[in-house]
Amino acid sequence: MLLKIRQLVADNLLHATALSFLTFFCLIIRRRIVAGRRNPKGLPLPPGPKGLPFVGLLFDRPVNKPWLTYAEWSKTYGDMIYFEVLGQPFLVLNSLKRVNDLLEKRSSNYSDRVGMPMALDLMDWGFNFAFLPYGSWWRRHRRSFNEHFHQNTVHKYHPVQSREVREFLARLLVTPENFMHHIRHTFAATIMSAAYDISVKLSEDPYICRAEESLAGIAAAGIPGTFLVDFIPALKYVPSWLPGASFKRKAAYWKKINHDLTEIPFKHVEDQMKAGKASPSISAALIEGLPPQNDPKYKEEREIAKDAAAISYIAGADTTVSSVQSFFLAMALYPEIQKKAQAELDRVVGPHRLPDFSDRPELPYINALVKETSRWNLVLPLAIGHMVSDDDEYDGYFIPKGTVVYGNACAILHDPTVYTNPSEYNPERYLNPGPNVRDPDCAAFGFGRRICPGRHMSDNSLFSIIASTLAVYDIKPSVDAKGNPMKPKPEFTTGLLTYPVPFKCTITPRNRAAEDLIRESVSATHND
Ligand code: HEM
Repeated sequence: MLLKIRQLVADNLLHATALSFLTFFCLIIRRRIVAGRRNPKGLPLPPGPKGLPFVGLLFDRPVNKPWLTYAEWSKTYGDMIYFEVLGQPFLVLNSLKRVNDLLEKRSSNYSDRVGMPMALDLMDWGFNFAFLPYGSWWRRHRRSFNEHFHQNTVHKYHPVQSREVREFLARLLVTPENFMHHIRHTFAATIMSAAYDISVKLSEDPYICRAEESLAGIAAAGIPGTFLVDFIPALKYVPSWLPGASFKRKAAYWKKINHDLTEIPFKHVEDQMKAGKASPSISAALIEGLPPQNDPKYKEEREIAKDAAAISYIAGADTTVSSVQSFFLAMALYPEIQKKAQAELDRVVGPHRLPDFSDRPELPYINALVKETSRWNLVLPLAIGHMVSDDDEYDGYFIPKGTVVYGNACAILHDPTVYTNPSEYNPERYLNPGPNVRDPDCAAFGFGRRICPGRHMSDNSLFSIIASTLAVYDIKPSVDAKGNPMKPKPEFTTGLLTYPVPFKCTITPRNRAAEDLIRESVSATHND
């Protein structure tokens, strides 16, 4: 009997899958016919590889560091490349001109996001407005977030940023070999403190573990198409007990994590406020701005506030961590640059204190290091795809509604005609700039209406950790058993977010006075 039931389910599943694929191919054909009707002038699509009928580039789409292949394709197709995968149109923009023309100047049409039934509908990732469709719900989230992260307000976080950097310097004294972990902890602690005034534990902290688990979920589901339900949204209605519906069970698990991630720390602040014990934090300010509980808008406004606080960790921690890890790698590889940066710090700040934000205008070399760190390894080399809301005509080409557009930040910021020897880490390119050299901010943080709203906070974090670390530490390649330096390789991972491949380096205080300064600075923070 059991066998018969199993056989029946398996047969039905086979039929359902076959039917799904058939429906899917019909949809592709229908989409083509409709797109043809919407293009009465018969304009061509932008140039690009054609791939196979129906499936397009399904089997030839670059998956390992695709931004490099897309940049390479420019030699054949130009700086704007169109292709399709299973009927989904993609457009890659490999130059600043194209990005400015479409993602900036036409941003009202180029700011949507691709539908992600798995991540958004099933896993409840909508709390992260980076993935929300362009519209009023996204706008309300972004506005609420911006109030706490715009350029003129991020100075509020200087004290917590300085404090956590001093803790970081002190941890490096004890376990310098764990620098990768210390970097990660520093940003987790900074953001949790700014967002909720919560102090996190050095390891196994429940808030951080939950956030890491949530990020693991989006790493799995964040690339649209990883799950079949992203292509066939109707699958989201299949019951989760059905064989083959494991994606529903996974989604339910992550949905719970996301609920706890946003709700638990926010509720903690609400409770602290009710007890009159809350200290200032982003959440506390957001809660104070909420309408009264009996107001019909209260529920929605509370949800937006809760999401805005949670996203600062989710969007902010990993990205800045990647940049700081790249900085340590660069220092181990470029000792001359490190020496020049330290000479500037010695001249401007001197040996008796750590650098502060007020020193920043007097530290052009350090500021150039911050810029070059953002450019050298792009944290999000293709940013996040922007989706076109309505059919468009551009430069004689037809761009269909629903096209996912990638600004290729890597192609733009590693263009050898603009940045000489682009794979070299060279901050001096900004100090004596040639006619072309551009600030990496033009592409490193995305584009148009979706540009990263956390970039000012991140810039401050980078400055603080770079300046303070170089003031008191030397970063060198580690040595082998015979004492020979083992230069790490400048290698980076692939994915939506990229990191340096784990590497080793030796981190030692520059001298006895620097060591004393680290201890004094951290004990001064504890006494504050
Ligand atoms: C090195 C650090 C960072 C880099 C390289 C970075 C880069 C980016 C990029 C490329 C995007 C996509 C933009 C687009 O779609 O065109 C983005 C979006 C976003 N970033 Fe960042 N980011 C960083 C740090 C942060 C921090 C510290 C926060 C928060 C405190 C943050 C919050 C966000 C949010 C909320 C979005 C979504 C914006 C939207 O869709 O409207 N980021 N970031």
